Amino acid sequence: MMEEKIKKEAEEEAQAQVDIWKYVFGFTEMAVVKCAIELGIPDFLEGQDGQAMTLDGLSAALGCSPSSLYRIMRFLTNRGIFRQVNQALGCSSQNSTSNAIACSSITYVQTPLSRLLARNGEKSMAAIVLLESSPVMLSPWLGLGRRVLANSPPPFDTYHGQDLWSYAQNNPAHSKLINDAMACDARVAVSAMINGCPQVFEGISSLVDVGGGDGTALHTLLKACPWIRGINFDLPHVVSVALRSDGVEHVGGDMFHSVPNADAAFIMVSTVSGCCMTGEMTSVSAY
Ligand SMILES: C[S@@+](CC[C@H](N)C(=O)[O-])C[C@H]1O[C@@H](n2cnc3c(N)ncnc32)[C@H](O)[C@@H]1O
Repeated sequence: MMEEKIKKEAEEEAQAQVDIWKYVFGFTEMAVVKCAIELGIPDFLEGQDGQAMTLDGLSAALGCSPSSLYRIMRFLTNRGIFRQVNQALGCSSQNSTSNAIACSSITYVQTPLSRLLARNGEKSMAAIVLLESSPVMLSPWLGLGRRVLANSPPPFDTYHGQDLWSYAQNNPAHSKLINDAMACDARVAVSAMINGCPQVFEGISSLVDVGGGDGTALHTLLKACPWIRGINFDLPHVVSVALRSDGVEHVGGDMFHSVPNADAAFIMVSTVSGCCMTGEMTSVSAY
């Protein structure tokens, strides 16, 4: 009995020594996925109509070295992001003939996971990855311990000296990152709502989307329910650059003061983790 206990403890200890590396290098998962999106790998493979692409061809198209790209692809394929369709010996940085042969025989195709990283995909999550992996969003997480100890304002506010929405108002490039990310979320969520419970939109002639971002949610909804008049309500700096589409009126304002009248209102709280970090969840539910 005692022996078994000692053996189990030793196994757990050995496993812990393996698992700890996940936390030491946890950031690499996000960094490599961000790198793949920025290089445009998912978009390039998506454009191949299902044909496998050689490592050589991909590196030439992206303008990077096969050996660096091979290492990125090895990391990603290991996680089910892209699939290597043949076995290869590898691709080192040495410029030998055998290495050239190996590089040209390695080929890749998309997977369901890598398709979500194509920027223009219907269910793309690329913009959300780019938002959450931006230094603006990531840096506040590094001060989480101080926030817990001091029970201070949300880390984002403490780090940047203002809340996320004020920061976005003052930084149009970051505001665009947010709007694009929210649009990804809206496309997927609204399509699921329309397919899963279309009856909730019957009999509604006007609907206000509170915090509707760039209007993607209403734009998607009105394609399926053209009888609805949509009001996209958001902060003035957001609606000023929102998508223009038939049947959707954009109104700028502060939801904590008033919201335009309509038959129905919906408020979608994004699951994007950064929102929790900003305390936005709390303020939205308080409303
Ligand atoms: C988490 S995003 C949600 C976007 C979209 N509804 C979705 O779920 O994909 C929150 C939205 O609320 C907006 N917002 C934040 N504070 C607001 C306020 N006081 N009044 C109106 N809109 C606000 C932001 O600009 C942002 O577009």
